[in-house]
Amino acid sequence: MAPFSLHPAIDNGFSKGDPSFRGGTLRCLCERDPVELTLTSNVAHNHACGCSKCWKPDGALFSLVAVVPSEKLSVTANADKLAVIDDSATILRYACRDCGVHIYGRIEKEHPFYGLDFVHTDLSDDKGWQEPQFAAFVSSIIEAGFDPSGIDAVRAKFKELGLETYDALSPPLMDAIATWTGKKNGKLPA
Ligand SMILES: N[C@@H](CCC(=O)N[C@@H](CSCO)C(=O)NCC(=O)O)C(=O)O
Ligand SMILES: [Zn+2]
Ligand SMILES: [Zn+2]
Repeated sequence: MAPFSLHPAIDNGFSKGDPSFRGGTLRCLCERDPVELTLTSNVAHNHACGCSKCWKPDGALFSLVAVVPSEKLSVTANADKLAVIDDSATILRYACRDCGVHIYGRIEKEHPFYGLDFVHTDLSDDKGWQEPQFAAFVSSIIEAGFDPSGIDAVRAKFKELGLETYDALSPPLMDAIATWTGKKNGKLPA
């Protein structure tokens, strides 16, 4: 198996976040005039995501992505550099036109995760962000060209790091989505 990088922030292990951490600043990768995002809370559900849509650093197979309530997030510099990369996606990803980094993703339609924005804490120098909790959409890296014969090694590496692997989201998040859907279609009490 050729060497691979899951993500530079986790390849060599990672430390736990600080439960009392109250947010910080994220920046795109532009050396001049970076887009700056300020969060006034820690993130939740931080995870490695192998889907083809989430932003990944160069050479990484996975993104590190987490959510934060929309009202805790503001773009505090160079917002004029942002554009939505795909307006047909559920998550509208606001990317920097110059460096391509997705600074945040927002859901603007009826959806179980409405009100939560998606962010990448690896774009921050601050310490204390919640550490990754699991790996999602692992099989999806194959869609992006990863050799399927190497996927067991990818799963084994996550296990070694203490992260459970899933091919969708984690069971609690899938249950939250199903609960929302069951209430919406009247099969569960509202
Ligand atoms: N195999 C597909 C999966 C894409 C997918 O469903 N991604 C999820 C997770 S993104 C963060 O966890 C999702 O919710 N997507 C909605 C969206 O991206 O708008 C692939 O790899 O593309
Ligand atoms: Zn940029
Ligand atoms: Zn994703």
